[in-house]
Amino acid sequence: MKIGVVGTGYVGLVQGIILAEFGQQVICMDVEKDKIDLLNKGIVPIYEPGLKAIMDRNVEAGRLTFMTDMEYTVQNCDVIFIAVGTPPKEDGSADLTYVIDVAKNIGKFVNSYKVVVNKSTVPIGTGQLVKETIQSIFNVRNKEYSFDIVSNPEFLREGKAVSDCLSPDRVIIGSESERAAEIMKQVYKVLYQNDTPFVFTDIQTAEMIKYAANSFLAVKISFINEMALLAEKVDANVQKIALAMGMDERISPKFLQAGPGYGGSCFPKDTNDIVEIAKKYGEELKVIQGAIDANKKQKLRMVEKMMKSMNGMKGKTIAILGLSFKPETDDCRDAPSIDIIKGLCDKGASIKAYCPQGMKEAQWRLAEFAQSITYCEDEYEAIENVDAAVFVTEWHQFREISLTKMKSLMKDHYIFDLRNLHANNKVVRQLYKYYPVGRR
Ligand SMILES: NC(=O)c1ccc[n+]([C@@H]2O[C@H](COP(=O)([O-])OP(=O)(O)OC[C@H]3O[C@@H](n4cnc5c(N)ncnc54)[C@H](O)[C@@H]3O)[C@@H](O)[C@H]2O)c1
Ligand SMILES: O=c1ccn([C@@H]2O[C@H](COP(=O)(O)OP(=O)(O)O[C@H]3O[C@H](CO)[C@@H](O)[C@H](O)[C@H]3O)[C@@H](O)[C@H]2O)c(=O)[nH]1
Repeated sequence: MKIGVVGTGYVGLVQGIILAEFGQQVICMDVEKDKIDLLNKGIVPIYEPGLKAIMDRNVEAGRLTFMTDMEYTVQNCDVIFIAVGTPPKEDGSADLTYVIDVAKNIGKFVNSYKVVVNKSTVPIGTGQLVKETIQSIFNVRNKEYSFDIVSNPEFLREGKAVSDCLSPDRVIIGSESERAAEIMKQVYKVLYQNDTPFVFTDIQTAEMIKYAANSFLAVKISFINEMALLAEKVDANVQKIALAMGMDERISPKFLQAGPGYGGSCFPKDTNDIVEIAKKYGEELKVIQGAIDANKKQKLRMVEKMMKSMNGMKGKTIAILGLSFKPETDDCRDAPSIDIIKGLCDKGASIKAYCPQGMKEAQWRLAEFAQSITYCEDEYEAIENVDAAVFVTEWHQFREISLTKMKSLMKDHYIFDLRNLHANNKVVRQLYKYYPVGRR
């Protein structure tokens, strides 16, 4: 069996490499020639720990190839994964342009039975839309081929993508045909034969599972962030609250870390999208809408807190440590750092920024504020002569930072620790005007 993965972005690339690691013959295809050229030179265009070694050994073993040729990919593969982007439109709903483009190309080039697997996160009903799109091209071609649609949403986390794909919590297979479900068991035979739980269902349920899971996690984070806001007012400790709540197995301790609000390419996009989907059916998703609103407020609160504690921002220089939306990734899509920096610049601050991986992307996302931002070589250069240091992303090296060296380098001594990295360290309170999240 040969597998084609169309769209070699984050998900497509990791998925293609891991399927090859599972012993499958895989073609990773993308319209971006530069990306494919890099991959063919052995360069991984995303930062994802552990991925390169697996890629290299599978390319060497002849199981993994990269190309821009859609016709070849469709005609030579039995299973075609769609893993293109579904970015948000202005109104928050998902833009399906890329998915539909791929469906049209599949319809154009198909020459035998295919299983078309949707891996992108798509609105409920998109499987049907992809099916109709392929069918409409057959009508134009005046040809008929049999094919099946499968929804197989992806749950990997950036920074942990390799382990998430090698041992997922579950694999969701939404299909309307036994034949396609059997082929998917073959695609994932390594996982199917070990203890990984598989959920077989219809296409629309599979599509909705993805939104439900992401929205639930976003709600959980917004919930604990609201507890953090209240804890600050009543002098309680949100970390102890989360610890105690998490001891109840029904709640679990995961996704209960208070912080500057959730970001990334998925939670903001998918929560907005499911709210828009529900509106189309005349339903209002109040809990998810509440989480979205609370998340916006959380990011603003971080800036307000700094403004209040430091008596305004005019003429102040602030070090921002961590630009990517979380550690172990270079991804800055919807990162809290971006909103926080924009908020601080608007209030008159100058910024010195450093991130182990996110600098390049942050620079173009913050291009309009370029005059107010200096990008630094490391965390110590970033804090030199600043009034305040803000820990925005919990990179390991920021946990290990020397607080005494920091003190000697900074001009004034405010620390805003948006991830509570140093909150249990007594020294930090002796040396600094220290502001953690949701606790003293
Ligand atoms: N990034 C994540 O952590 C993650 C996790 C789970 C699910 N998802 C979902 O997976 C999907 C893909 O996300 P991503 O982050 O990998 O996107 P991405 O933007 O990183 O990559 C998408 C890729 O698709 C390519 N592409 C676009 N149109 C194409 C076409 N017609 N033919 C071939 N290639 C084409 C682009 O060139 C790009 O390389 C989205 O729906 C996303 O919501 C993402
Ligand atoms: O306790 C927590 C956990 C996470 N976050 C924030 O939540 C965001 C998302 O984090 P995470 O879920 O680790 O990253 P993603 O890579 O965006 O992964 C999410 O989105 C993916 C895309 O849909 C899904 O596949 C994953 O299952 C889902 O976890 C980040 O800004 C984190 O800082 C918190 O603030 N507190």
